[in-house]
Amino acid sequence: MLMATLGVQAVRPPPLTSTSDPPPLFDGTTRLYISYPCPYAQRVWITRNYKGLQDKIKLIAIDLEDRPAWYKEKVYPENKVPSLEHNGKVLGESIDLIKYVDANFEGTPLVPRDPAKQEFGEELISHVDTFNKDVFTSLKGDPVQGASSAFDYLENALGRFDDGPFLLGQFSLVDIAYIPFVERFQIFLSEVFKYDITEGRPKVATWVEEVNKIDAYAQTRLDPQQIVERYKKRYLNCNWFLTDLWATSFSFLLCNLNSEHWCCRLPQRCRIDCCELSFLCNQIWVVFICWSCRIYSLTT
Ligand SMILES: N[C@@H](CCC(=O)N[C@@H](CS)C(=O)NCC(=O)O)C(=O)O
Repeated sequence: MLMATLGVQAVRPPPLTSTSDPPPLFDGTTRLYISYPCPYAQRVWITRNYKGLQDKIKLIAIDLEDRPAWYKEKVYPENKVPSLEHNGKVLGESIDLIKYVDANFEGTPLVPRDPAKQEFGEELISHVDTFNKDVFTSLKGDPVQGASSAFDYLENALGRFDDGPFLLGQFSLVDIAYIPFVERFQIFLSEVFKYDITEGRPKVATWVEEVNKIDAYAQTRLDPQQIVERYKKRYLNCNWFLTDLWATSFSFLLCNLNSEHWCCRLPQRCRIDCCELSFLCNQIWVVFICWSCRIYSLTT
């Protein structure tokens, strides 16, 4: 069961869709274009909140599934989020943007003064895409095996400075670069694969706990159920199940012959929780149900 840990949220403006008018562009207002489920956009959103720039940087949410045409045409030709409209220009790329917002706006600095911390911070930031890629790739295979080294990397990194629970001791842009992804991985891996990324990693456990106490971040968190649904659709693709019914039946027979549970023959991604097979109507109908994906298939 997913716990509702979102806390009190600031009112979120409704996402703009293909039928929404554009805001009065380049009128001197600084605007941050995001999509609520986007982890890249979340980085800049957290930075803006943490520095207390809610009145200086206006949040504009876009519905990426029903994107307004003017966004690509008039705002950001890359047609991605996040982007920042500031001083008559539109800038993109989340890592560049968090650095830009930190350097060009008031509020608590998010880069430490200590050169050793700055250097390690750059090293961690340059690793974040690899970290994400490793975990995302593992979701298509065996995440417990595949993602472990990525989270071990984080545990080791958290041991570098001992003057606080964050990656550079104090909360910084580096935590902001990682947390939106770790949030999603933690929820999905725990809910679907029963894999707790904090088990045996006490520093990661404390880090996640401490980041969650930061309101600027808590305000941006996604509904855990939404994360699970989105990632299930993307990573637990059961299309094979519908098209490959005969192969599945064959595995079922093989498993029976070998006295194994039938689902042990299924690909890892569809073995989670429990796959159930039932015979109905005197074995005329066979129902295959993959509980993890809530997809079922009926055959005679
Ligand atoms: N490298 C970019 C990635 C941004 C990105 O991929 N955003 C996604 C949403 S999470 C997007 O806008 N996708 C729309 C598309 O690709 O059409 C960054 O760090 O800002």
